[in-house]
Amino acid sequence: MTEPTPLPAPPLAVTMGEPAGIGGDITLTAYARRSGAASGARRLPPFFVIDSPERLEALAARLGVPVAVREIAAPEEALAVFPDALPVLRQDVPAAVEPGQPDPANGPAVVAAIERAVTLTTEGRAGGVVTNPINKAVLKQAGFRHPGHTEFLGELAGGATPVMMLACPGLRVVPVTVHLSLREAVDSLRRETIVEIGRLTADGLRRNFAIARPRLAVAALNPHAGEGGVMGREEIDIIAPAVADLRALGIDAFGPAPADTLFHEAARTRYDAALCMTHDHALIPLKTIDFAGGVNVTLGLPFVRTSPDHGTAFDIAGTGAADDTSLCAALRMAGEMAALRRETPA
Ligand SMILES: NC(=O)C1=CN([C@@H]2O[C@H](COP(=O)(O)OP(=O)(O)OC[C@H]3O[C@@H](n4cnc5c(N)ncnc54)[C@H](O)[C@@H]3O)[C@@H](O)[C@H]2O)C=CC1
Ligand SMILES: NCC(=O)COP(=O)(O)O
Repeated sequence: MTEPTPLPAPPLAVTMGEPAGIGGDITLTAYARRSGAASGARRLPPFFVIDSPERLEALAARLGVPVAVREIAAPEEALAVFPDALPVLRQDVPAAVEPGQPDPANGPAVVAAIERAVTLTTEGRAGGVVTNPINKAVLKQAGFRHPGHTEFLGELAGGATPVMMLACPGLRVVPVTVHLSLREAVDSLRRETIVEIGRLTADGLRRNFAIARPRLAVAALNPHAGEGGVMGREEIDIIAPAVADLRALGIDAFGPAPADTLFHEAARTRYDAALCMTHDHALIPLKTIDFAGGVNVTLGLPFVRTSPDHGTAFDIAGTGAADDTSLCAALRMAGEMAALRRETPA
């Protein structure tokens, strides 16, 4: 008896992001090098974008990117269209889009694209969600009440605790506190939060990256890990107890490790992910080492979500200067994560 032919993997759902930002630019140029042949890179997994077909066509003409855009009525059409044209599931934007000049009137369309991508992925009609950057200040003006995608996706997933992780070859970082002022981040630091984020990070590394026994470095908050309490007590009162809790859960964690010596080349070989207490402690090393190739991935969700590591870059939107390397890395990582989840369901 012959084996049944496996069904092809569903296409990834890419959101429009803030339409005045570089999301459209990098989606078009990434699609143009989907085969990987011209750039020498690996090919991209098939995807469709939730956006306005007319605005993407106009943007392709403005940028001089030779990409055909084709509207699809359902994600199931994307695999057949993808070799010849960029498949676009229609999401109209009510206000005219001028690169670099955001209009909060388009906020509801930006949010709807994210919601639709999540719904399609949850239904199994898309393989994962790949988000283009949103502008948090513009969306706030439009009434969006979440600090970013990460928190919104947690809510769309029914109240899951979402964990932001940024990854590039050779480094993964997780900020324990995310979209808060530095003062609020320090004030909000809790032993239980570090333990929960550490536990979800270890789970996420097993499930999405096939790391059987993840090693976690837990970075200090203060200079010299507080120098025995002389430069702050958070290490003694909060972080060291959290590391002990993680170890008691069977997780291979060490720390609090002085943050300034945690990211040089040799140090990076000692862990699979570094938990950092604030956003910039985590993201500065990663974006310094590999801004172009970094990927933002959300762990702790029942579906796959990745994103480029950068923002809306209004200063270069519509100019052709935007580098799509991070989006391409996000697409490849989402494809690999989705494949792993299909092979070994939770
Ligand atoms: N996943 C998301 O939705 C993210 C959204 N953002 C949002 O983006 C907005 C702008 O944030 P910024 O801090 O200014 O960061 P940004 O990443 O948009 O820009 C910082 C600098 O990097 C450059 N840059 C960014 N991406 C680039 C690319 N692909 N190619 C070439 N140059 C690039 C920009 O031109 C700018 O000079 C904010 O509203 C922020 O919240 C930021 C990061 C991630
Ligand atoms: N700096 C990372 C960032 O802002 C990403 O936010 P999110 O929209 O992916 O939650």
